[in-house]
Amino acid sequence: MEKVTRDPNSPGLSGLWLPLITPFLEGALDEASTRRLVAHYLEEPVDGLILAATTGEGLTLEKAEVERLVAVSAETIAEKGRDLPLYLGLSGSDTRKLVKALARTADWPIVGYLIACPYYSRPSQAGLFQHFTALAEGSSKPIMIYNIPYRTGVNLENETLLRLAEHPNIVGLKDCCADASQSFELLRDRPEGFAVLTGEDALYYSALVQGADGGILASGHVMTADFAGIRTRLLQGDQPAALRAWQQLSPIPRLLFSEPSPAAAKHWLWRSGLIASPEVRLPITPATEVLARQIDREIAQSVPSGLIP
Ligand SMILES: O=C(O)C1=N[C@H](C(=O)O)C[C@H](O)C1
Repeated sequence: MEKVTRDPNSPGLSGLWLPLITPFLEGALDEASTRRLVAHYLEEPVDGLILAATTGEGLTLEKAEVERLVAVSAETIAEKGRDLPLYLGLSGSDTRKLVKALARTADWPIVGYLIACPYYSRPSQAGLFQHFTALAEGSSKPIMIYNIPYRTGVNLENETLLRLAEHPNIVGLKDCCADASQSFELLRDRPEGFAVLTGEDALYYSALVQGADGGILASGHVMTADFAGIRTRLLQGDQPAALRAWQQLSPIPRLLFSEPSPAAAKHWLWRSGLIASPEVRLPITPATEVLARQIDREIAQSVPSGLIP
């Protein structure tokens, strides 16, 4: 496989990335809502989209649905004459099957992959190293590793990750390790050009302050400009303003993750007229009546996005 050479001068993966929800209507992929959603985020300060990841309910999608989702999203971006990178979320616990998935999707209009650690089988660090090395060797596109031990049951330790980061096809990490020291030490020790984006919505501000390159945040579906604005203020050196803005924004992740995601985000987007239905696929269940009313109140009271001072 042809390998990507990491360009030391390239800015790499950074900013606010959205793990796009997958709209459904009466059980099927809702292509019209997908187009509307992608067109909407093209007008927002979003640096990239990740399709079929956790928030995109990737584990419940048929192969053909994932292909359509990618095609429809890429078409919408092209039709608007824009250039927004698309990553595809992949996960699985069988290295060989994932290598086949990489081959099957090699000519899809995506820039790279977000690949979670293998779940359930709880491999050793040596197994994780060999797994991601095989995927990096089997891909012509860059891979961002997704470390989320509380979902997968296995932690990719920094020592292993730093060895993997030497591979030119492994370009970054979506960090959800839930260990503050591990995240801090990774940000301190990572090689130049290796991106670290947090996937912990509630830790977005702290991760940025410690040097993370951005976030992959389900919460960024709503009040998008405000999430992006936190990073902009920090880059401008105005940390007190970033903190003030974060103090106002931080209840949003708490609300959106108060029940299994992406039910709350879908309810919000449905009530905002961006998608035709808040449907989720089992085993995820829709927002409860109580949460739905809370979100409706939040939408009614919220300051329009981008206006948090
Ligand atoms: O879609 C994702 O990928 C995300 N994953 C995190 C999770 O798995 O909980 C949360 C993040 O907001 C998006």
